Amino acid sequence: MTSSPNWEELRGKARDAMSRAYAPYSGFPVGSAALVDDGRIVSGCNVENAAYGVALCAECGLVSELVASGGGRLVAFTCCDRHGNVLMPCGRCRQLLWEHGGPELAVDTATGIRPLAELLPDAFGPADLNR
Ligand SMILES: O=c1ccn([C@H]2C[C@H](O)[C@@H](CO)O2)c(=O)[nH]1
Repeated sequence: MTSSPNWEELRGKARDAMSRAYAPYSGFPVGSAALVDDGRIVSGCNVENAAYGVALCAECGLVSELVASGGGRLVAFTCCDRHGNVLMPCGRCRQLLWEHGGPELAVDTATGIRPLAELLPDAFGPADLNR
């Protein structure tokens, strides 16, 4: 079953996650939330580390929850900053999202809802491993 996204609900879940972020080094808490194709909502927050490079982005936590709670495909995604404003996922996280959402994943951006294919053109993905 594919549910149509309730963007306000998703943004609220991302803000909830952001409020629990562990970001003492950057002071830049991030939250993310996504709708799964079975109707579940998964979310994540960034988790930093004294070894700065080890920081986990909010999207890493989201993808971990997706897989640990049964998998499925991401169909709609949003990410927010400390003010609750929409934030673009970083490049590495676009790649994480590609694996579990693909080109049609609907991404919340300041310029509207856009397919992930627009944000990560000519992406490398699972199919490339079989060429
Ligand atoms: O898409 C992004 C971009 C940044 N961050 C986090 C990483 C770091 O903890 C902080 C500042 O870069 O924001 C995320 O969680 N997701």
